[in-house]
Amino acid sequence: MEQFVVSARKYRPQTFKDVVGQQTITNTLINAIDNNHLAQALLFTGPRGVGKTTCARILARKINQEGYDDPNEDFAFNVFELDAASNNSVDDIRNLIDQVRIPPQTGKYKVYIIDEVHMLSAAAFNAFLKTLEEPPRHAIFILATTEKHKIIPTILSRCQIFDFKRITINDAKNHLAEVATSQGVSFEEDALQIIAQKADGAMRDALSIFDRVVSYCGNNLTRQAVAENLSVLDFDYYLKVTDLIIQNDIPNLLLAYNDILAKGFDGQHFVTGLASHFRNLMVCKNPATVQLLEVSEESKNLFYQQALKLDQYVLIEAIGIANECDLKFKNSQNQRLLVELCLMQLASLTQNTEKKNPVHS
Ligand SMILES: Nc1ncnc2c1ncn2[C@@H]1O[C@H](COP(=O)(O)OP(=O)(O)OP(=O)(O)O)[C@@H](O)[C@H]1O
Repeated sequence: MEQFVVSARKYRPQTFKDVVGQQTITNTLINAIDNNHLAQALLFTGPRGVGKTTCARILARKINQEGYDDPNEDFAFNVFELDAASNNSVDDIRNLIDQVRIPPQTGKYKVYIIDEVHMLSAAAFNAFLKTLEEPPRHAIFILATTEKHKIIPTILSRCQIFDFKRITINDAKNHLAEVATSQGVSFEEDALQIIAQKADGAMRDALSIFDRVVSYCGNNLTRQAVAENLSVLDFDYYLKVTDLIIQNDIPNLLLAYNDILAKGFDGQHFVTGLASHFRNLMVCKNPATVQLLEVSEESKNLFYQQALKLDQYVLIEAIGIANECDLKFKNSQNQRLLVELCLMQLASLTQNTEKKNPVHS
């Protein structure tokens, strides 16, 4: 039986071109290599799963390949990875420093990738300072961390710093689409949208969620199945609840909320999502802000249509009411009532403006 390799490993980018969403960084690195301006100590910082280790490995391979004919020679043996989370003592760093002195046997550089570098002990950091300041010519250090603020200034000032960005929902979605296609998995665009949203800026998470969902849903990812599997309140719920708000249909609103709770969703999760839904309707109101609407092309029209039914001042108040309910939720003794009240207030809000403003009636 063929062994299953998780997508995050199987699809680790092999060249800078394949790295998604970090163009500023990859371009800077490519230029630095081409112009021989690469610093010897680099610090890659940013959230988890956005390509720091991946870029460090690509860089390590690329600088060693320069001047070699065989592009497949990967010089993996010139790349040393140290996980500072589990090797954080002075002795670990001293061992490393001893190794650093010895030049590589083939290729030009030995590249040391120190992951989670913020975990090094204070003594280990200090032992490392001197080497970092005057490394041998054949050594390049790439320090990677999710927590730049924990790195002492003396280390920071010796490194060229690269701030990796969170992956946007769109970039994550497009990458997932490529991965899905290459695995023969068919999908609705909205299904990938939900996965990308859930991953919250981390590509590794997007790929692991994708694997999980495929093993649950099989090779056809529908929006509904993915939302159900990930316990995400689908935007359909919000469109429906908002329609009931517009119709001032309080009984059905209370029933809809009951249904949401009965399905096991959390009340606060619902309210937070409702506030975001109103915000999404708000950005539909102006062509300049439509680009801020992060939903799939397939569904945009549903949002536009609903936005037409709500005045922008009503939307501002609606966002305020939902947001206030969200803020009060944790401290409330009766959370269900709090959300129900919020829904009733929202319903009366559209009712009141209709009275005040007969254009809508
Ligand atoms: N920018 C990206 N483009 C394409 N794939 C990515 C990107 N970032 C992460 N990945 C995917 O996620 C996996 C893990 O990425 P990587 O190890 O580079 O993350 P990291 O930023 O070093 O995270 P951590 O801080 O948790 O170590 C990669 O193997 C790859 O499949």
